[in-house]
Amino acid sequence: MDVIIEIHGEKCFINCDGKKDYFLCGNSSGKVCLKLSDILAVKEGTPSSSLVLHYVVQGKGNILRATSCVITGAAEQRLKLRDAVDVILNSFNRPKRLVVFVNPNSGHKKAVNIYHSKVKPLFEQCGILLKAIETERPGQPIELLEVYDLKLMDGLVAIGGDGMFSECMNGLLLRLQKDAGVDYTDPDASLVTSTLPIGIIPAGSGNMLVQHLHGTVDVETAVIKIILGNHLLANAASIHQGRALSSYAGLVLGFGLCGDMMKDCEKFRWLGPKRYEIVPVGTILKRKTIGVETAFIPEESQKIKAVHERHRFVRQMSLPASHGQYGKAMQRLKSTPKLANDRECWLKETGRVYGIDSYVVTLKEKDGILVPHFGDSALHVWMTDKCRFRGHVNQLSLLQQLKPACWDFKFIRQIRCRGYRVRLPSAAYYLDENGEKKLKKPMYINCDGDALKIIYPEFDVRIHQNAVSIFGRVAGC
Ligand SMILES: Nc1ncnc2c1ncn2[C@@H]1O[C@H](COP(=O)(O)OP(=O)(O)OP(=O)(O)O)[C@@H](O)[C@H]1O
Repeated sequence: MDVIIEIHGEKCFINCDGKKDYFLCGNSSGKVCLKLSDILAVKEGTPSSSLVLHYVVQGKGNILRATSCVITGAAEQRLKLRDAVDVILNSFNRPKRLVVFVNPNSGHKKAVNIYHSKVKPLFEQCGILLKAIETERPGQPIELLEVYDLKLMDGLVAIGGDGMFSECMNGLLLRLQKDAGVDYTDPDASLVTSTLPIGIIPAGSGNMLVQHLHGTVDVETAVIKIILGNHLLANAASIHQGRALSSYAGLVLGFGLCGDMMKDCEKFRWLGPKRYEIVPVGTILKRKTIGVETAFIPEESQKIKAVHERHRFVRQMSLPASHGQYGKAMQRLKSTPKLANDRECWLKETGRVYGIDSYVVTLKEKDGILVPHFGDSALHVWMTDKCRFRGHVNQLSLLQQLKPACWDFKFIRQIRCRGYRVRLPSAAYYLDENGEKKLKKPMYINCDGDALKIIYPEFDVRIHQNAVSIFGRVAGC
C-alpha cells in the first residue's frame, strides 16, 4: 500500500503495508528509509490538515534524539497513513502506563526539573500515562511498592542515581517475594523474579548503571529507550546478615575499602557529584586490612579446581530458569543453588584484605576495554590483599578507566561464584540481649552507591540470575 503525502512540501510515496520493517519514502531527491521501530508517535498537526510524525534519529556516539516531520497531503491519504502507523505502534510491546519515582535530592538536585522539562513532555507526546511520585525520604519507593497496584502498570521509572534505581528494584523484588510467600530472609531461597521492567533516567551523581546500559548518561536517550520498550534481564545480588535480608544490589557490592569510601562520601553529599572525586582520596590514605574467612559457592560443582595460585577463576553453575505466572509482573525462577547446602563444595579462603568487591553487572573485555555484561551466570568477586600503596592506587585507577589489566596484580584474588559467606573473626564484638554477636564498630558495604551497615560479624551474598527486567539495551546491541 502506497500513501502519497508531502513531507516538508515534497511529494513522497510512503510504503506502509506493515509487511516490511521500514517506511520507504520516495521523493524527487531519492529514497529515504525510516525503520518502523524508530517511529515514536503520529499526531494531528496544526493546522489540522497535516500530521506530525515523531521518530528517533541516532546522534553522535550512543545518543538518540527525538525528531519529527510534518506530513501534508489529501485527507484520505493522511488518514490511511495515521491508521497504518497506529496499527504498527500497537503491535510493539511498548509501555503505556508508568509509575515514575523522582528523587529531588539526587546528584545536582535537578531531578524534578529534568522530569518536567525533558521526561514528561516526551512520554506524553508518545501517549504514555504517568503517575509521578516525588520522594520525600530514603526508602519511600520500597514502602510505596509494598502496596502499589502493579497490575495497572507497564513499568517503573527511577529518576535519580544508582541508589534510586536500587530502591525501586528492592521495592519490586520485596513486594513479589511477600506476595508469593517466599522466605526472603533465607539467603538460599528461590526468588520470584520480576518481568515488570524498571527504567532509569540519569539525574544522580554516579549514574553508572545508565552508562552501562546506554553507553551515555544522556537524559533524552534514556527516555527514548524506555518509550521504545526494549528490555533486558539483569541479575540481583542479595545480602543477608543476622538471619535477615539487608538489601538487594543490581550493580555492585563492595565490602571494606569501597564501603568506607561510600560511607565517607555520604558525609560530604553537599559537595554533589564532586564528592566522588575528592573524598575517596582521603579514604584510601587511611586504608586498613580486615581479617576475613570467606567461603565461595563455586560456579560449577563438578568443576571446582584446586587452584592454589593466587590468580584463580572458579566457574559457576548456571541457574535453571523456569516459568510460572504471577499476574503480569513476575515469573518463577528456581535460583536456589543445590550447592548452597553442599558446604563441602565451598571454596574457602582466609587472610587479611582491604576489601571484597563483587560486580553484579560483570565486566568483560571487548576491543581492549571492559564492557558490561548483564545477566551473567556468576558474580565476579575479587579480594584485595595487603599491598603497597602505589600499586593499590594504580590498580584502582585502571579499574576506574575500565582497563582489562586492572585485575592483573599479585595482590588481587579473583573468583567467579554464585555467592559467598564472609566471617570477620578478628573484629571486636559484643553479645546483645538475645545472645547474638554484634560488631562493636559497624563496617560498611558499598551497595549500589549507598553505604550499607554491617553490624554482624558474618554476612552472606548470593546471585539471583535474571531477577529483574530493565528498560533499555546495552549500547551497541
Ligand atoms: N527525598 C529524598 N531526600 C533524601 N534522600 C532521598 C530522597 N529520596 C530518595 N533518597 C535517597 O537518596 C539516595 C541516593 O539517591 P540517588 O542514587 O538518586 O542519587 P546519588 O546518590 O546522587 O547518585 P548515585 O547513586 O548515582 O551516586 C537513595 O538511595 C535514596 O535512599
